Amino acid sequence: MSIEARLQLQQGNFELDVTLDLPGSGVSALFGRSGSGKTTILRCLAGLERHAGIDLRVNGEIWQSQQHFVPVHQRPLGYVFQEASLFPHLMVAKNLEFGYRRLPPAQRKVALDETISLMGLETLLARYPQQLSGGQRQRVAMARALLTSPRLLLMDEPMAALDQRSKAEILPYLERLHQHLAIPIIYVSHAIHEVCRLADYLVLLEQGKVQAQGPLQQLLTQPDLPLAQDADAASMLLATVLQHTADEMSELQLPDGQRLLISRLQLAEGQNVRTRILARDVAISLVQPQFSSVNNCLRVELEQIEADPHPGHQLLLLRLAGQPLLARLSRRSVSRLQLQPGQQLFAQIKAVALD
Ligand SMILES: Nc1ncnc2c1ncn2[C@@H]1O[C@H](COP(=O)(O)OP(=O)(O)OP(=O)(O)O)[C@@H](O)[C@H]1O
Repeated sequence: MSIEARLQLQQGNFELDVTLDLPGSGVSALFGRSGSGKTTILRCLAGLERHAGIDLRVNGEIWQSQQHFVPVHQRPLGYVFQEASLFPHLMVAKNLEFGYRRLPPAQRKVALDETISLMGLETLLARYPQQLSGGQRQRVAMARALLTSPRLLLMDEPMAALDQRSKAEILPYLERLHQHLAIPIIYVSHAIHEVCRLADYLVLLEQGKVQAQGPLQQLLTQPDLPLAQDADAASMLLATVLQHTADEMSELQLPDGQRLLISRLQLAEGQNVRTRILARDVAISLVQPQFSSVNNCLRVELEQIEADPHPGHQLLLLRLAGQPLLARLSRRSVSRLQLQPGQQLFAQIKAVALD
């Protein structure tokens, strides 16, 4: 199962020239600056661009080639835009039914009630779109897209038009979508913390070209890529909620059994969780410190020491419980501790620095 695309086209002065090989499940994020070609790629996938240079195959099925073109309305996909385009004269329930009833029952793969509950819309069904907040409107738009039983869901910065509060409100629904549905999602964003929460696979775009593509954890921490070179470089760790403590902390378990303390999360025990760690919030110690305020002291292996854009800093690529972890240290600390690839070390991470 995969999405293979070879997209070459010219739009005014802009040239798109990309080869994509995206997994057929999970969330793939297209990430890049404004004008790097993210929306143009979605338009190609949706069948809104008809050019000779487009070859597209979704899970083995040809959607577009020199000889073949599946038109927009025959592509089984859902499209969620920056601004929800709901029918203003129809209540939420009718907006949802619109997509749902278009398909004959035998072709429906997504249930109406289940989708309403997944997107938390139970209490909004009798409202009109103008009676909803921006975040609520986007949840309806997502549910409506899902109810067409798409085989591919395209999302073009679905949170871009929302304020911080609405973004925080809608993110858990997007996470639920990701966890509960098998439909592959292609998610456009230029907010890396959003990508860290949602994506499994990442495509980095720069002026119409692919700079790199691969699993999210790997691309975030690859020292020669711009994400690791950024002042806010961060790693993402996958863990499970082990327990909550009486003093308002949550204890997470990493795949190798090591534990990570974090400020209390509103998640059930046993639930999978992602945590983002800024490279500058990781300190290194040769031995396990005994008298430190830092709650987390984890066994890691040093894999690589690389240059940093700041001449006084260096980037360390570490391995923690089989996952990559980035640390930014001063050049002075690296030399004082005589750090070398292959060493077994301790990474200290303040619990309050994790989100
Ligand atoms: N119809 C068009 N005619 C000419 N140029 C176009 C057209 N549509 C888009 N472009 C140009 O193509 C380039 C890529 O645009 P695109 O919208 O794909 O970028 P993007 O990465 O999605 O940007 P943003 O994050 O701002 O939405 C831009 O330089 C844009 O000006």
